[in-house]
This record gives sequence, structure tokens and C-alpha cells, in this order.
Amino acid sequence: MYILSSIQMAKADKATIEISGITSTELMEHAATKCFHWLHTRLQGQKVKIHVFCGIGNNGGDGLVIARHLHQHGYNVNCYVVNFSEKRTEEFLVNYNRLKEIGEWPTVINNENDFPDVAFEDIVIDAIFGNGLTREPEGFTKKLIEYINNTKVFTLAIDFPSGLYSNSSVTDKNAVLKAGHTLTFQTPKLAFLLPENKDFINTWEVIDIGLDADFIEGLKPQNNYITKNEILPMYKPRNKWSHKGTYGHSLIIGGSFGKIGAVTLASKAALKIGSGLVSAYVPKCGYNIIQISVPEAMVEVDNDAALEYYNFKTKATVIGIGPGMGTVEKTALGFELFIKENKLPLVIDADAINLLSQNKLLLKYLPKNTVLTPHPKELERLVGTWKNDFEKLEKITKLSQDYNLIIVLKGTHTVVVNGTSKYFNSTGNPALATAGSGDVLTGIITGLIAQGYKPVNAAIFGVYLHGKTADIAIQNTAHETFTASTILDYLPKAILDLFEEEVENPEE
Ligand SMILES: NC(=O)C1=CN([C@@H]2O[C@H](COP(=O)(O)OP(=O)(O)OC[C@H]3O[C@@H](n4cnc5c(N)ncnc54)[C@H](OP(=O)(O)O)[C@@H]3O)[C@@H](O)[C@H]2O)[C@@H](O)CC1
Ligand SMILES: Nc1ncnc2c1ncn2[C@@H]1O[C@H](COP(=O)(O)OP(=O)(O)O)[C@@H](O)[C@H]1O
Ligand SMILES: [K+]
Repeated sequence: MYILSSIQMAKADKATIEISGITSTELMEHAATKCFHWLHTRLQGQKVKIHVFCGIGNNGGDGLVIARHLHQHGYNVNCYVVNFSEKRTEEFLVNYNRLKEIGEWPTVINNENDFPDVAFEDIVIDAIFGNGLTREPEGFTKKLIEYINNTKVFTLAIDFPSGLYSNSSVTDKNAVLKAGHTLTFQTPKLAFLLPENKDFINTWEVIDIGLDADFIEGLKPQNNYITKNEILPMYKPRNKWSHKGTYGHSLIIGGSFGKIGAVTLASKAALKIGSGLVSAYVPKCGYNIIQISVPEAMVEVDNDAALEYYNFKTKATVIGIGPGMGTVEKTALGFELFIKENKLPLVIDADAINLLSQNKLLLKYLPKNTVLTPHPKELERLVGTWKNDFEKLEKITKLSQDYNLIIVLKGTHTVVVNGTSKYFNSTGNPALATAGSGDVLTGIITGLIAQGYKPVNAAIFGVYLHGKTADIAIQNTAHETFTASTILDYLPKAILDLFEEEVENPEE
């Protein structure tokens, strides 16, 4: 699914109106009616008090349409116009009049004295600002947003939480509405996927308003939201005449005294995702541990308690390096020689990323399409700090372009960056916030590359499946009891889920 910016959304709105011949008011009616149905399905006519706050642009127009439908269905609805400007859009005015025609006169809010009483148990619909936000809300509009936030009432935001931009950072955090749920039109918005906006975005979903798909395709959006639809075509089914050699040989390099578990998890993951063969290259102290805990894997050993020589004999298809490796001097020196000589595809994680950060000259030796899987702290060591999440994404893009790398920045919405293309993951939940889950991801991506997946696809596919295990598991287990090993237990279900049909959305 593409992620569109505000400018792209406005272009797609306009183009759809021209191409399909429907009017802008009809498009608004269609979009806002879907939002009403979303609410109606859940409320089933309950007499809860609903406050609809409308701006004076088309986001406000949506609010007016929703208020009209709520009124006509007998809900206890209060509609307000937040009068921050005298200009009104045509679609706003059409719907203002339609609301008046059915006997519902919105209350105009001109200053703080006009704020209505809002109780914790009420519902607020936020239709103040949407796609057309050009600057931060101020004056009484900002005060209204603060006022609503302070009530802690459930807030349903239409298209955007008011005050949030799609593609740039908020500078005044008090001027953004904290949405309980957001119904956004046509595509996810980049701002919803960034940790800096965690206070404003809770849950959200996309309402398909039928914008022209060919036109959107022609915009060549660079930001993507990865769901099952994008993942399924990547899947490589197995051939009847294949054998273990067909599915490659993953070599996992890492471990140090006390941290052999990381290599164990990564090796198990590479096997479980289907790598034909898996070997581990660990310090001597890890030999028995891996042999006993992963009988399917082969093991080669280096020096005693930490890697030093990197002189393995395994003829691997791909190497995953870093889990539990440590950064002591001898490991770092050996790593430098290894990187300078290596020609095999690489997945680089954890301490191997930290060693690259300590010696950035090594970056130029990495084979094209090497996958790096940093968490934010590891990324910071590599590229320095950032002012905000948009600048962070720019820094990752530059790193990816400068060295032809694929960067997997891990987090709630892990993003895979390949040059200017970005792929944000849709799966996963806080169950994954547990020791070793990153090591498992390294093994999964390595094992997919071994089987012939293009590195960028291996990264996108692996991240999706990794998150999906937690989403499936959480139906039967608690967040707390999910561990990195549970990811492996649920990999079969995550793969099988790809072939299950989605349940129809009742509102569609
Ligand atoms: N057919 C369609 O197009 C469809 C559109 N749809 C809906 O339209 C929404 C976009 O509508 P929109 O473009 O009218 O912008 P919106 O967010 O309502 O507000 C912009 C107004 O606010 C003003 N303004 C901005 N910032 C401000 C500030 N800080 N403080 C004060 N004023 C500020 C700005 O004026 P200006 O910047 O020029 O001063 C302008 O007057 C979109 O999110 C979706 O909900 C759907 O119905 C689907 C069909
Ligand atoms: N709240 C969350 N929602 C979704 N995914 C998460 C969440 N917290 C952590 N994860 C995922 O868990 C993994 C953690 O990796 P990492 O930080 O390297 O852990 P470790 O070093 O313990 O292996 C990443 O893939 C990350 O995306
Ligand atoms: K809004």
C-alpha cells in the first residue's frame, strides 16, 4: 500500500474528481459517510453524547456530513464550527446548509468562552484540520485542542489528528490533538508511523474512498506500507525436485562468552525459515551449546571466548554476522580483515554494526545490497543524532545511497530503506520487546537470502513475518510471556496466514 503525502493526496483528490466525473461534494459525502458507518456499527444507536468539532475547510466539511448522519440516526450529537478563519470552502458551505436544513444549527466557537462542556464519558469527533494544515494551530484553536486533550475523552480523528502534518515534524506538541483512533483517507500517512508522534497517534485505519489507483501509481510514491498484499507475491513456493542445496547455506557468525544464546537463536531462525543448511561460527566456548541446542546446525569454532580469526571453511551462500559478538579489540581487528576480504552477501546486526560505527572506513567494503539491521541506538552510533524522525529517515536514505546498503531500522513500525524507497511494516506488537527478538530477525533475513530472496525482499518479508508471529501469538498468550523463542514457534502460523483469506470489513 502506498503512503501519500498531503500534496500527493490533494493531487489524487483532484485527479479522481476530473477522471471519474464525480463532484468534490460527492467525494466528501462518500468519505464522511464511511466514517459515520464506522461509528454507527460500533455505537448501535447508544445515547452517548457526541461532540463534532468542525474546522472551516474540507475536513470540517467531513465533520458536518458525519454530524448530519448522526443526527438523522437519532444520536445525541452537538456540532460546532471552530471559526478560526472567515473563509469557508464550497464543500463546507454545502454541508453547512444541509445540516441547517434538517434543523441542526452548529454552534460557532469564536473564543475560549464558547468552549462546550465535554465529559470524560462523551465522544469527540475531531474534524478541525486535516490534509490542509499549513501552520501550527494557535490562539483559541490551540486552546481548544489543549482543552479536548485535557478531558481525556475518547477522540475519533477524521483523516488526521488536528495539528499533525503528514510529512514534517510537529514543533508545538501542545497544538496537536491526541487521537484515540484515526480514520484516515485512502492511504496511511508517514507521520502515523514515526515514534515522535506516539502521543497523537494511537490506533488508526485506512478508509478507502476510491481515489484513482492508476493516477496514484503514476505519482510513483516512494513510501510504502507493507501488508499481506505486498508480501504474498514475494513468496517463493518450493519445487518438487528441489533438495537442501537449492535452499542455500546460511552462516551465522557471532557469540562471545555468555552470549552464545544470540547465535543459537539466529541459527534456529535461519533453519526455521527454510535455509537448506545452517552453520554457526562461534568462539570455542559456544561449541557444545550450539551442537546440543541446534542439532540441525553445523558448528565451526574460532578462539576461546571471543572471535578473533574468522577463518571458517564453510562455503556459505550468505553470512549473518553480529549477534552476541562483542566488540573487544581482537574481535574488532579480525572483523576488519574479514570485512575487507569478504565477497559474500551479508546481514549485519548488533555488535557488527557497532564495529562498523567504530571504523566507518569499512562501510565501503560491504558488498552491494548488504542488509544492516540496527535498532535506533545502533543507528545513532552509525549516523549520529537527528533533530526529528524525518531527519532520521533522511540520514538513513543517505547512508543507503552512499554505500548501496539496505537498512532495516527496527522499532514499532520497522522500516526497510533501499535508496529513496521506504517500506514500513504493519505487523508486530510490544510482545516483541524482549531479549533476543532482534537476533531471531537476523536469522530469518539471512535464511531468506540463502533461499534466493533478493536482499531487499528478504528484509521486507522477514520483518513482516517476524511481526506477524507476535500478532498471531497474542491471541493465545500474554505480551509478557512471549519470548524470542516464541517467535520461532509461531513462524509456521505466520507463513500459513499468508494464504488465508481476509475477513471482509463489515463497513465496506
Ligand atoms: N474532495 C476532497 O477534496 C475531499 C477532501 N476531504 C477532506 O478534506 C480535507 C482537506 O481539506 P482542506 O484542504 O480544505 O484542508 P483542512 O485541513 O480542512 O483545513 C485547511 C483550512 O485551514 C486553514 N489552516 C491551515 N492551517 C491552519 C492553522 N494552523 N490555523 C488556522 N488556519 C489554518 C487553511 O487556510 P490557509 O492555510 O490558507 O490559511 C484552510 O482554510 C481532508 O483532510 C479530508 O478530511 C475528504 O472529504 C475527501 C474528499
Ligand atoms: N513495541 C513493538 N512493536 C513492534 N515490534 C517491536 C516492538 N518492540 C520491539 N519490536 C521488535 O523487536 C525486535 C527487537 O530487536 P532488538 O532491539 O535488536 O532486540 P535484541 O537486541 O534483544 O535482539 C525488532 O525487530 C523490533 O522491531
Ligand atoms: K481532523
